[in-house]
Amino acid sequence: MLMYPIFITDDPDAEIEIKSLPGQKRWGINKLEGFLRPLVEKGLRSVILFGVPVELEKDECGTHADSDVTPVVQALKLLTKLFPKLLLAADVCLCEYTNHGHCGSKPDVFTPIPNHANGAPHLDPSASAKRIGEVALAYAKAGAHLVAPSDMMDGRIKSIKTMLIEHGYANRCGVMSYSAKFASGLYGPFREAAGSAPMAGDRKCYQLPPFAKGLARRAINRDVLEGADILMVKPGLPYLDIIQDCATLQPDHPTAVYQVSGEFAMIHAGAEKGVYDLRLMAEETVGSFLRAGASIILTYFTPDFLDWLDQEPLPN
Ligand SMILES: NCc1[nH]cc(CCC(=O)O)c1CC(=O)O
Ligand SMILES: [Zn+2]
Ligand SMILES: [Zn+2]
Repeated sequence: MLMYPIFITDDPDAEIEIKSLPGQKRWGINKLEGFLRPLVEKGLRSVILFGVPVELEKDECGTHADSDVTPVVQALKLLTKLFPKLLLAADVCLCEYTNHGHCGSKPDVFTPIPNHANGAPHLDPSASAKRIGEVALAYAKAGAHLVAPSDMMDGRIKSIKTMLIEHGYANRCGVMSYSAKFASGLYGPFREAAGSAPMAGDRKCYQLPPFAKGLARRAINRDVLEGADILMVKPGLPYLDIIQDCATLQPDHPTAVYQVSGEFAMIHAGAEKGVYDLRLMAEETVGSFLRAGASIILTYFTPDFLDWLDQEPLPN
């Protein structure tokens, strides 16, 4: 049930530490086998890939999200061959590939919109959903078993599912939707790792407001109607009620939870300060997701769990 998020960059020989995410790195394609083989031998079953283009040019519509030279497409092709039993998920978003750093197309970030918070961008929902659908199809063609749209544009699940069906990938690639993704303060280390912070404005226009329980429940149900196969709640710890809601609203769909970069960094920081033991707190938080009803957990602690699960339980 553990899925490991990994960052893949466009320098093939890169192995670059991410300061804000202890132990995590940006990997080049040539380093992936050496990095993943020992983990697969220890029992790693699934990964989710994030692309980090550094050299590739960013543009308005995120051309390199699905170009042949983009690191995620190359990594999917390679990992399919290297590890035929590893489940490959691919995050689908535009923010890593666009020059404006937003998750959709055509943001009008510089025009203030009446009645919007300062700097809220206005994105074109249908252009965005279409573009996201193209990117998802490219990842399915490259070998993704699951595509995971994290952009939060309206209509994207339907667009992706339609693309997959029309091109014959309906029963080869599933859709794991970031259904209840909140505009959280916990994404900072990820945005550093992926180089995906918005150039102007913020993501409040398309991610859910942290207090919006009803909107989250509606988004979960809407994604099911649009064809999602797995539903995700993100972040984890501050949203345990939403995990429980998701699991009870849609008992026939697996509920996934993303223990995000800020949660991981926070647990590490507290452990370094001597507030608690790292392993105990990792186990307690992941245990709370299971208790709330999740059955799939995306966590940067996955490699640690591969060791911890073989060790004696800790006293506490
Ligand atoms: N759409 C991009 C994306 N996909 C996953 C995360 C966050 C993951 C993490 O913090 O670990 C983000 C960042 C964001 O929305 O700003
Ligand atoms: Zn994004
Ligand atoms: Zn808006």
